Amino acid sequence: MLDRFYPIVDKTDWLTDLLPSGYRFVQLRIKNQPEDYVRPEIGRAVSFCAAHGITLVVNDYWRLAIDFRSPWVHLGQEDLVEADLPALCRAGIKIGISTHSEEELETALAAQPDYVALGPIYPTKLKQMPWAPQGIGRIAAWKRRIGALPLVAIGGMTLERAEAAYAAGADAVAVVSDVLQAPNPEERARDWVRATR
Ligand SMILES: Cc1ncc(COP(=O)(O)OP(=O)(O)O)c(N)n1
Ligand SMILES: Cc1nc(C(=O)O)sc1CCOP(=O)(O)O
Ligand SMILES: [Mg+2]
Repeated sequence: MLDRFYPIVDKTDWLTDLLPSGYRFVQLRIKNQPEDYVRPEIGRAVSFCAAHGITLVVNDYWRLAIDFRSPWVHLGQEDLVEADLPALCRAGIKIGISTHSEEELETALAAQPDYVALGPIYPTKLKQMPWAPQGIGRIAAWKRRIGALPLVAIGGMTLERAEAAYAAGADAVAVVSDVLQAPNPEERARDWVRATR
């Protein structure tokens, strides 16, 4: 179900805008919005993705993911502290977990996730983070540690940088700015789909 191209969007409307590109796996990552805004966005995203055969990952909002039956959630290390993993498991929801250090990787693996994300591979302008860029070499080290568990590379990724990430062992490349900030986001997403499928 995890696709090699893993776009991340900040509004449900992007799901429609990018649809002609043929993307198959997507994360809805809404930050700094009241629950009154987030709840209907997640509801619409779940319905839209189900209707179009797209696999949705809901970032952070694991309770809403359960309420709306999203197939996946993505949790950071802070999210993991308060998330009810048994409840997510009972709901049949798959889990992706962020990692930025070996210690975080061990914490993530203890939670038995369905993928592990490593970042930031390159500098990113999207959010401030205390970690230096990991570099492509770290992808290979993570893959050696996690084996068959899918690995997602994130942070400053572009289509031009993706090939090296896959070659180093990434199963998927997650991307925000390279698609959403492109002059034509749908065309850029289509380029990713063509290059990765
Ligand atoms: C695929 C993927 N990898 C990492 C993240 C970051 O999650 P987190 O550390 O919880 O930070 P926020 O995205 O919540 O700001 C992600 N969302 N997706
Ligand atoms: C949301 C996020 N998490 C990261 C991590 O390293 O955990 S990097 C990142 C930002 C990804 O955006 P862009 O593709 O624009 O760099
Ligand atoms: Mg989070």
